[in-house]
Amino acid sequence: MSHRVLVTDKLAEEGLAILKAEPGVEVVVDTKLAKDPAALKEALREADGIAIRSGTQLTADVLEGQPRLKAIVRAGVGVDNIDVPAATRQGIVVMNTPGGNTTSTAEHTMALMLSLARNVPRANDSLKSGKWDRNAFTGSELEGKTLGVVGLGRVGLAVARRAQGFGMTVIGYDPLLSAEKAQEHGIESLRLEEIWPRADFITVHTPLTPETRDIIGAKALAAMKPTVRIINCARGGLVDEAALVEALNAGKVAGAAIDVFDPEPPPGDLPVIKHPKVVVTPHLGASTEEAQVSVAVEAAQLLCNFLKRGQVKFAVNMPALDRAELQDVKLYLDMAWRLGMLHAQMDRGSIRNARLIYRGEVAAKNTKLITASFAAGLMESSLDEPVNLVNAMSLARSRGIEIEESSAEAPGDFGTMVQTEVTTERKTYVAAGTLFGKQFIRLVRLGSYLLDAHMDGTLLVFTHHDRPGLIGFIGRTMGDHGVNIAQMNVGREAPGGEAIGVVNLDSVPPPEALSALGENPNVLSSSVIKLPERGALPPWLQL
Ligand SMILES: NC(=O)c1ccc[n+]([C@@H]2O[C@H](COP(=O)([O-])OP(=O)(O)OC[C@H]3O[C@@H](n4cnc5c(N)ncnc54)[C@H](O)[C@@H]3O)[C@@H](O)[C@H]2O)c1
Ligand SMILES: O=C(O)[C@H](O)COP(=O)(O)O
Repeated sequence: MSHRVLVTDKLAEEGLAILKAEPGVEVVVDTKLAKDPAALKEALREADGIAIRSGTQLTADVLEGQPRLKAIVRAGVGVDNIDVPAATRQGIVVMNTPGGNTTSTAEHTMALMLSLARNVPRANDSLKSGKWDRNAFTGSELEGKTLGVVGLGRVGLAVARRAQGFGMTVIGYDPLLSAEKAQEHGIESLRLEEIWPRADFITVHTPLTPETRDIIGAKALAAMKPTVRIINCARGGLVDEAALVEALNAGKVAGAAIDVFDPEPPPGDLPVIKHPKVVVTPHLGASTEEAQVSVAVEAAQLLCNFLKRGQVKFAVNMPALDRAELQDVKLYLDMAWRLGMLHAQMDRGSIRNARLIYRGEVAAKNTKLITASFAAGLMESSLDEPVNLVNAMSLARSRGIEIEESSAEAPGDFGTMVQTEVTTERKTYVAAGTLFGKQFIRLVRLGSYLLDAHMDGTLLVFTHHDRPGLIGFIGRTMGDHGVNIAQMNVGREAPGGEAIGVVNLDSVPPPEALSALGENPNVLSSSVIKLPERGALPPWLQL
């Protein structure tokens, strides 16, 4: 089967070459689509994957109704040009290449910091315009100054290291970096309000989120030293540009350097771009030969590995999954999917929540994926849209179904077991599966009864009073209606008490057969559950 991959932003040739060399992958490069959402939407209908940078906007509208699209790869870090929740809802995996442009971006940040400190762009313009003015551009050294870093992730820490090399004192803030860890990097961790008055230079390296938008706004600017220089090489919108221009004009900020804008491209007459104390570049943080080769190669490999080999790495909307791991959990994914489908067909009210308990060997595996597979099985028959490992959990959440999991590595009754409990408005249903001989999936518990039933094809599940001749009656009734029994399993708590039977049938019994069962006072309930045949896998496991 051929996989079509669209490339709609400029990607280094080295990455395109990997895509073109992959057997069974057809590459369509069309950068004009980045500027034409309607044409992009149309082209995506025929694509299995897309590779982009920051120039292509994958909005909810563009991603809506794209049954063929399976993967989006961002050759770079920021995924703010992709509506990730919309992609997740559609079951599309979104991956990025997080480390490939860190060095380039950190170096560009240093370039901007030095340009600001030494007035390089203005001095350059002056000299090129024929002047020889050595007095107008007296700068400031970095050594001995304090740099405030907001966001101490990959780029923030890389900038901190370089600044320390210049003899700067680095202070910073990141909600995900403890003061102890920051200390290990030689950084004093402080609250933002403590950073503003102490820093001579401030650089931001966070994603743009509702919390970080305008993180450097009028209030923060008012608390800074009048000699402060501000750098934004992360995302447009982190610095309130109107407030910045005001502070520059009022002499409350010495200068700023900005690489990123919101939106991009910005209007050419934007006051912050025109301002003489502001150094600007058109989103060049990642624009080096090295970074572009690195992110393009990585993006191409991510796409090929996903489309051809089912490998998931650096996904922002699902857990990582490599080929070996997939093989390792494939049977569990299959089992959990079947358990989900089984619950979906129980005679029940609407689902409130579900719980998975992993015991023994399975507890050491990637249980998040197994839980997602269960969620897919639980919901797929009720939903029109395709359900897969990417969107199953978010679809469940969006319908108010909480699915939680717990693990215990110590084995219980079985060396490995996945127990599933689904609570509806009526009661909690329990079903558990195990692997027999490491390759056969078995249903080993239904409610409080232990059994050993196959989990494929047509199942007749009946509860009954444990009486002599009852099993013969079931067999006869099925036979009278031309239904052959492949396997039969009975679980009971005590002889003569209530019991459960699971019968694997070769065909679906007609309604009259079930009515006939119901006429026997010792049969308490009966239902037919349809599961896929043995070895039939969901589309997302057919790799
Ligand atoms: N200009 C460019 O071309 C360019 C290139 C690469 C990355 N970027 C951008 O730079 C930013 C950082 O990239 P990265 O690779 O270091 O990402 P990263 O995920 O490694 O680091 C981001 C850090 O920001 C922190 N953070 C989040 N909210 C915060 C808050 N309210 N206050 C302080 N810190 C907060 C996170 O905890 C995280 O550690 C991203 O926005 C990315 O898109 C821009
Ligand atoms: O988030 C990123 O990786 C950077 O902003 C780089 O964006 P670009 O790939 O469009 O240069």
